Amino acid sequence: MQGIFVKYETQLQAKLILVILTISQGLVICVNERRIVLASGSPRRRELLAGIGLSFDVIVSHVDETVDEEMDPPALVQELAYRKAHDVAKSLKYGLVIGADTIVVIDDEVLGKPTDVQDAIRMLSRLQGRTHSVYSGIAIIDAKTSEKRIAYSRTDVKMRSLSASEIERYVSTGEPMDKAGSYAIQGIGAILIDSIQGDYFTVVGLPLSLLASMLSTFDIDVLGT
Ligand SMILES: Cc1cn([C@H]2C[C@H](O)[C@@H](COP(=O)(O)OP(=O)(O)OP(=O)(O)O)O2)c(=O)[nH]c1=O
Repeated sequence: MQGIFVKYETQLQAKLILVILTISQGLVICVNERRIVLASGSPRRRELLAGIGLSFDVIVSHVDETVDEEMDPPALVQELAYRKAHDVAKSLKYGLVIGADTIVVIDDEVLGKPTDVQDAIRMLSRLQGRTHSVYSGIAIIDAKTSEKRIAYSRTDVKMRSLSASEIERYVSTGEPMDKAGSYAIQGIGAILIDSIQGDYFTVVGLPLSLLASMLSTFDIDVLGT
């Protein structure tokens, strides 16, 4: 009689362990599905995303950034943000993948990152004393369902007048070399800027308020629940 009871108790324990295992497996899948992946090699984007308290992994995308020259700035930044997110999403089973792209535009000329020191000097000589626009595109792709959201933000930036010597000295800091338009508003480049109209984070490379509203459509609330 006691033997039968022990056997029954062992069976119950086994069932309980099975239920716990199934639930925890489900939780692991849920966590994976909510995993956020930043498809970017930009240290600025990493800092900005970490700054709003999100946990995420970084997987750098490697995409061809050649685009049709006829493309307008909003289409261009959205296309490149999508390519970056898609390049990473296609290698994952789960997770929300974020891609972003930033360009500077003046007189319909698109300024990306400078190719060398001379190019940086050329860009800053164009921008100084005038107002230009910075466009940042964001793409979020759910790697499991392929569901996607793509959007962009624009900020107008007025740069103060700069002498040739100031431009050369700024370029010689090295800061412009990996930045669209050859300056960093968040760095030494801050002293070149008179004023901005629009979202500051769009200029740095990741419009956070836009990103949060896009994430909310995937049921991710940055403020927590
Ligand atoms: C205008 C401006 C741009 N930038 C940066 C943001 C971006 O990192 C960069 C534009 O280049 P992007 O091609 O948008 O991004 P990236 O090559 O740095 O990174 P990835 O493609 O892997 O995501 O310029 C600043 O940091 N400050 C500024 O004021």
